[in-house]
Amino acid sequence: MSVLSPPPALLFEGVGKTYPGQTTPALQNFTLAVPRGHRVGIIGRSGAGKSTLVRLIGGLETPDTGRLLVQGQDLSRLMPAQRRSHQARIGVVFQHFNLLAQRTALGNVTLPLELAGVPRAAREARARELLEDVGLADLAGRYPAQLSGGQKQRVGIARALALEPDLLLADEATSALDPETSAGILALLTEVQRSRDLTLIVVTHQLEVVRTACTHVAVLDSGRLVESGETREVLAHPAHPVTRALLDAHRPQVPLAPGETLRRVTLPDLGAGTLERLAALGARLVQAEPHPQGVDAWLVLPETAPHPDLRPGEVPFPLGASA
Ligand SMILES: Nc1ncnc2c1ncn2[C@@H]1O[C@H](COP(=O)(O)OP(=O)(O)OP(=O)(O)O)[C@@H](O)[C@H]1O
Repeated sequence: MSVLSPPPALLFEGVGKTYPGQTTPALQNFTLAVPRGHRVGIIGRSGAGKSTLVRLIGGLETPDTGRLLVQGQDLSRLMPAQRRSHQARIGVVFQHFNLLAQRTALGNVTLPLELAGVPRAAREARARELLEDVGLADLAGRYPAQLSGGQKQRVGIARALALEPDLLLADEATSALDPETSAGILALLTEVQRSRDLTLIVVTHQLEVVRTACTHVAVLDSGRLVESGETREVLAHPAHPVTRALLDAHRPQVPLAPGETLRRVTLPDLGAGTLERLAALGARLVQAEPHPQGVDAWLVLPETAPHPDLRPGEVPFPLGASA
């Protein structure tokens, strides 16, 4: 790294953590750099150590060994007041929203601003802007009980953005939502990350969440980092058995004829043009779900067919043509 390059948003250096009374570490020699402006998924099965990572990032736990640098700062070495101001640079979106039932959507979003001493008029104006950004301008006066799960999570995202964090940590933020609502929330998180140039960390046990929202992925198992890299690369060529198991868990059970293969792809849509091009390839659509860039689909197709994928900013899947 050059002396002029900014420090990574997060840097775990050989971090180990064992809870009191336990013999097995929750995290072991965990090393990972999260560059600023990336969208990184941290995925693992139950007990892999994800919550422990979240607690470390949030400053609720400190490493037993190694160190964790947030924007280049070792939080465990800061005085409490400095640590708190650093922690305010991290916005957290929770699985169960953690909204205060007795406060309206607006009241929930103003809360961090209130605690930071922002005057009433300024905090209300800011909270209204944030609610508008997450698509809830009309629902500012509703209480959490009057909102759907997706709407509650939008309030949670607005609240997490209130103090203009550099880093947004989404902790199983869509696990309590149905697939369609979940896709909307992931699209919002992606949009927020891009428009505000944040670093987004998505902690999840769901591979689809990583595939949909993250540029990079780190796979955690038994407290260890077992694989990491660009999401597309890791998912296309998973090297570790845990990654392969996570991928296989989503494969639809369909019989394959000799010479056929099952592929997960992102299609622009399921319109007549797309279906015609799939048919021209000899591809059969076996499962489809909404995706921020179109449709997430499982196809059965000849092993020799070109990869019918769509990447943002690239020419949509070159099917049927000479490619
Ligand atoms: N407060 C605690 N005291 C003792 N052991 C703990 C504590 N919290 C977690 N552990 C242990 O640490 C290991 C990692 O747990 P962690 O909660 O970080 O995993 P996880 O990946 O978040 O799992 P899940 O997806 O089930 O929440 C597990 O073996 C767990 O039993």
